[in-house]
Amino acid sequence: MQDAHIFSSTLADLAVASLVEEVSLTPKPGLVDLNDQGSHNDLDYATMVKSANCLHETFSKMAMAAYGERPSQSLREKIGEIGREGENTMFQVTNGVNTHKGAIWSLGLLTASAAIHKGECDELALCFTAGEIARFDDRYIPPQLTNGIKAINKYGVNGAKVEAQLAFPHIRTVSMPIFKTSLIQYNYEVAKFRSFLALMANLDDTCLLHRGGIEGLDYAKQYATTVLESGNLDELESMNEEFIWRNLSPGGSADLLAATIYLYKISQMRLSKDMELATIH
Ligand SMILES: CC(C)(COP(=O)(O)OP(=O)(O)OC[C@H]1O[C@@H](n2cnc3c(N)ncnc32)[C@H](O)[C@@H]1O)[C@@H](O)C(=O)NCCC(=O)NCCS
Ligand SMILES: Nc1ncnc2c1ncn2[C@@H]1O[C@H](COP(=O)(O)OP(=O)(O)OP(=O)(O)O)[C@@H](O)[C@H]1O
Repeated sequence: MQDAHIFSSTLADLAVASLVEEVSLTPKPGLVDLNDQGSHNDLDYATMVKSANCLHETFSKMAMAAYGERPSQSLREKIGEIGREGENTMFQVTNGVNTHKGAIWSLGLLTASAAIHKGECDELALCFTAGEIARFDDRYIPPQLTNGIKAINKYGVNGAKVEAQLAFPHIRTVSMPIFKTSLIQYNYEVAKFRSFLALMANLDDTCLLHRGGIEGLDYAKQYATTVLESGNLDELESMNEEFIWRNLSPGGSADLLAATIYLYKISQMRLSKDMELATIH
């Protein structure tokens, strides 16, 4: 019988590590990475890492609230409250800059889902349960006109909320399959780059829409498709320059890449536990 506190803290370790791996993947077009700030004048690598670390308690609390529970409106509202608290902590640490709002949402729901299942299910089930939680109404979300909502209203796309409510289709059908095949064909680093490019080639990212309109989104999708098909990852350097020049930032793809890495880490934890049990018996 695993201890809920230890399990929750381990999940939070993995969530934070996934966020650090995402920001450390270099070069990424328009995003903060080890080389530069991308299209974010108010952000840098150190702030991103500080922000990721300050969210450990948020993810741990979400896992504790969900451990062994079932998806419900009450759980959704608890997770929402912890998430908003996490957003406040993040804004204190970053002096008001949005570093990980989308990530708190996506990785937070996946954390709650993993805690519901006590880590004993695959990536698909984790996405579906996260979607179930996201579909409950949270009566306490303060009314706000976010950049995401403005883009959703103007361009009629699904944003971060619907992506989660549909059980993360871009993770299930785009990034996770390409991550797994690239791990076999290439290596872990290339798997992350290819998953990220595949997300960018397909996702209606409201960060891109907010900054570059429909032209910006189409430009990013097309460029990512070309690089993915050519397989030439050296092109990412020029892509970064072009994105900075156009002030584009694929923040939604970055969040879903972190979520993909997180799901992979959870599955590795489960597999190593199964192997341990098999050795004992
Ligand atoms: C649903 C959320 C993400 C708000 O999203 P909204 O579309 O209103 O826009 P906002 O521009 O503030 O943030 C969206 C972020 O999601 C990411 N994103 C953008 N597009 C996508 C996409 N298609 N799919 C997934 N993520 C995306 C980006 O990082 C972006 O910055 C969430 O923060 C929320 O519900 N906030 C309310 C407060 C709350 O309850 N928070 C805690 C919930 S756990
Ligand atoms: N490496 C990264 N660099 C920059 N943003 C990232 C990175 N990883 C994830 N993101 C996501 O991108 C979002 C920040 O994007 P952006 O700054 O465009 O958002 P905004 O605050 O809505 O808009 P703006 O800064 O244009 O007013 C965050 O929600 C965060 O989750």
